[in-house]
Amino acid sequence: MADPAIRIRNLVTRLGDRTVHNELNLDIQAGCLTAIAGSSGSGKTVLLRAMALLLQPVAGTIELFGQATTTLSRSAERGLRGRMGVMFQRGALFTGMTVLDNVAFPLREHTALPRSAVYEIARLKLRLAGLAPEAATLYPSELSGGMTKRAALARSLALDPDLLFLDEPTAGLDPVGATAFDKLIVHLRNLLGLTVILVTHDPVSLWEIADEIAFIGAGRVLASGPAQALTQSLEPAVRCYFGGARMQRAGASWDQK
Ligand SMILES: Nc1ncnc2c1ncn2[C@@H]1O[C@H](COP(=O)(O)OP(=O)(O)OP(=O)(O)O)[C@@H](O)[C@H]1O
Repeated sequence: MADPAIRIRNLVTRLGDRTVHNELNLDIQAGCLTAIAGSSGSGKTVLLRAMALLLQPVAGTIELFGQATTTLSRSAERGLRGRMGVMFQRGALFTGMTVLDNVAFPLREHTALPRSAVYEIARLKLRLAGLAPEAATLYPSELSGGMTKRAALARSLALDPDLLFLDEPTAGLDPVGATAFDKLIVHLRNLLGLTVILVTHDPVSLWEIADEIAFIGAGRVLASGPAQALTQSLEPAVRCYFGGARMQRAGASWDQK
């Protein structure tokens, strides 16, 4: 099998006096759509932040595309950052900038492209994320929740990443909007050949779009595999999670397809 896009070994993370991950191991295959699941507070977002170089582990290694991230030179780190896009749970758009300027921002920071090219690319990313051209001149406060997610997605795609990290992308969306967003993620993964890592509680996303699920509990990966395999897990916490009514309904609907 090819080397994984992300290889995590014996990861330990700590925040305040709480050890969030303790000897966590995980491989994420290139081109896969991997969901990080687990109960609230289990450390999904913290894991995503560690993979995205936004949080320094206490111990262990994270390799991205075969590069150990704990020993990176500044230029290697900058290079890796340019290969990843991150969409935060609440969008984290700059409130004083229009949507177009938000999407253009990473291009202005990380490339020497002329202004006209920056804005042409930013408009293209808005279209890729499914936003109408009219949204470009709006400010974040003028966007609906779904539009905010799409604007944040467009910004995370600005630098043509290989790795896309999404923190609860469908949280707060109505069911129709959530399904549309799930489809968009799959479409973009297929179109752009992305490796996608998404943190989610959404049973439909877990069943319908995740190739693999890494289930986090007790500071490590308790089980990994597609949703159907996790329903058979011998880990009580995983069985309990997948045995819940909402998860079972999503599984039954997936079964009927
Ligand atoms: N900045 C911080 N300072 C201190 N503790 C933190 C910080 N961020 C997260 N934590 C703690 O780390 C643990 C894991 O948090 P994390 O946000 O990763 O959980 P999660 O699995 O994503 O939860 P949820 O599903 O509710 O979003 C929690 O106990 C949380 O309180």
